[in-house]
Amino acid sequence: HPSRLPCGSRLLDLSRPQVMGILNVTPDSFSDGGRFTARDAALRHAEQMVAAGATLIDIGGESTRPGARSVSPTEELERVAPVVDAIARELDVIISVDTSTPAVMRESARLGAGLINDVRSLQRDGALDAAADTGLPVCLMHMRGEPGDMQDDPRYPDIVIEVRDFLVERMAACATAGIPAERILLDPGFGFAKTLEHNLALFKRMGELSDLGRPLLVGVSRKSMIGKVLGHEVGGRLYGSLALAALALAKGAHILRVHDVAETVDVVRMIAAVEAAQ
Ligand SMILES: Cn1cnc2c(O)nc(N)nc21
Repeated sequence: HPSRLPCGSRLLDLSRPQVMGILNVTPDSFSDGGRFTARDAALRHAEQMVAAGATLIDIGGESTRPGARSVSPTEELERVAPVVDAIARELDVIISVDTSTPAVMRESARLGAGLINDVRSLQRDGALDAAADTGLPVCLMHMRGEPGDMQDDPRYPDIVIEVRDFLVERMAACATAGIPAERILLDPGFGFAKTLEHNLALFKRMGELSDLGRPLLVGVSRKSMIGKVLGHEVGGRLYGSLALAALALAKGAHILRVHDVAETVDVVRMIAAVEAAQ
């Protein structure tokens, strides 16, 4: 795949790993719980993450953690649009919009977003057309069901085949809608409709998804798979998150979606230093 991915007016350098900072503008996000609902606070947080080395900022107006309740499109747009607008005006960074809602995709693209990050892989009515019309690259992610019920006893014969077949099917749907493979990023969807065992097996075999020929985006930062293994609450999952960040890079991930940007950038830089040696 190309080493430079056009993201609206900006280019994403996929010849080296990139860090995507998480900016939740939702009152119930599992990790920032309402701290960043104010537009200015969100802008300051984004500024800090860019200063720490994030080259993408993922803005989400609807929490997708297990059990999260859904948000109306209007409410989601009211949360997201002002923040996309402010960051597009103030910061030199690629804005990823974390949404499944067509209207939010369209408005965010108009305001300057450079990437669509849809945990539902454009399955909502009108999402494929909206994403196609924006001309932006799209991240497709594996999930079955909805955040409200996805953790109710998910079962698969083989989680890696499940994820790969799902992503292949969604890529085909994208191609039919006019979104070419060159504009697709793929994501295993850690923590979505998966048991701890599913998440660990999928992480171990993540390399098998690389033969789909598209860049991989990985999001495990502070997630329950870390909490379940280490027995730590959200605030105590940094070290586990960094361990998995390093392992994801070793397994071929291109973009890491994280809360702790500065710490993760240090992991990326150390690995880059080793890779650059003779
Ligand atoms: C919004 N969101 C939460 N977790 C995520 C993950 O692992 N990947 C992507 N693409 N988005 C996520």
